[in-house]
Amino acid sequence: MDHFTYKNGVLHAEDVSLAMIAEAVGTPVYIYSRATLERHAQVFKAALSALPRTHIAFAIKANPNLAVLNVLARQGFGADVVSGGEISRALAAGMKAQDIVFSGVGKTRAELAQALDAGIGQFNIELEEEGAVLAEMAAQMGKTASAVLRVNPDVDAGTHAKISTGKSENKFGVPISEAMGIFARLSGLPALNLRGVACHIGSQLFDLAPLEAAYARIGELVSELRAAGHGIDRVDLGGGLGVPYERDKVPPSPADYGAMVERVTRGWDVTLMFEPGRVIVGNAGVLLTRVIWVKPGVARPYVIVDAAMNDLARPAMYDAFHDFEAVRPTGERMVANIAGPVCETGDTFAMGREIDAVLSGDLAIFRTAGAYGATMASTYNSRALVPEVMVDGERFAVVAERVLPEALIAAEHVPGWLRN
Ligand SMILES: Cc1ncc(COP(=O)(O)O)c(C=O)c1O
Ligand SMILES: N[C@@H](CCCC[NH3+])C(=O)O
Repeated sequence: MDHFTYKNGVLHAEDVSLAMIAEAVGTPVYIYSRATLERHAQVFKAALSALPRTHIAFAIKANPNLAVLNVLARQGFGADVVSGGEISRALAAGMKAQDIVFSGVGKTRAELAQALDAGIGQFNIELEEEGAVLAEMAAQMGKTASAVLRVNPDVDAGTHAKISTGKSENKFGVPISEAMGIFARLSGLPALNLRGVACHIGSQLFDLAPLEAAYARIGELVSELRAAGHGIDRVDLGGGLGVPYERDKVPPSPADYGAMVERVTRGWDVTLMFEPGRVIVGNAGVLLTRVIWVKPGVARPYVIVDAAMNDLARPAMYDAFHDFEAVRPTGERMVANIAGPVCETGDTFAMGREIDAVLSGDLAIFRTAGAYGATMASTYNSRALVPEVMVDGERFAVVAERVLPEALIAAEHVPGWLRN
């Protein structure tokens, strides 16, 4: 359930008309509902309530907006981060360093130092050398790094190849077959508190079976590690739950997921860490756009909107589906292609789709755009960086400004030697 519904024939975010936001802020613009964010956070927490010890680290790559992070921090969420920039954001949003998990296959020494300095709660080590370097840096800084080893369980998550992370050929984690040896070598190092393992097999998952298979392998590994004398008190189960981009394709619910986790991890006696991203923010956001033209096409018209692949990259990158709805639907329908103004054939949101009939000047939304939307935006074609708005009941605020081409131009320099 979300809070983007029609009232008196006009699409609203909570109690605010999207037409009003378009008037005040312009288009394209991302719009988030605070109530939906809170509801999703609560549903996820409730789904894990039967588990003895848990910590939720929101994968902030899905939506790093400070206002969004602030709402989730109030729900007790920490952050799963993958860069120094994300560490800075999580801290700026009021998340505690102890509640931050640092994942990523290419953490630089500067980022490791930043994380150690901040005192972040968990490093997810992705290769042996990283663990050794982390231990050495921690010792030099007089700190102890709390860490888990990310293993690659070689499970096919059954999702889009570009967002699958748990197959042996993917770049993430250490092969599960090598985990015992790496653990033994790293756990002897001073300044490194290697206390558990992690896995994350992919995103937008629609089937719990691959997750269950991966978790079962992790469970066996935990037993083997303990039998070898290692103290294990944490297991990080990653994120990945899918969301319904298409109304009739419904993923497993957080409750189904929680029940599976409870069954598989029974008796593990560890703190379970979770890194959900999309499932928390996906349906809490829409991208509001205005139709520029309805351009006649060969088989059907092109609805050309003022949002483009630089604002919402998912359709161009993964052939992703985002529902398109008019803000003031007339009840008429049309079959059309939907495309943006960018000079790429791939700047197409849909081909031959039945949609609400729209005319030039009409407002419409792309749904389920709260995850991997604004954060993946660029300024390609010298377009403005898309702004973000948060709605809370009857009020709304711009939570990320539109960055205009003029500001981007001002940040560039033509060297003196090119001027004469
Ligand atoms: C390590 C890690 N954790 C968590 C996530 C969040 O995934 P999702 O948004 O699918 O829940 C990702 C992205 O897939 C990730 O790479
Ligand atoms: N950007 C991807 C998800 C990436 C997941 C990163 N671990 C998407 O929009 O679906």
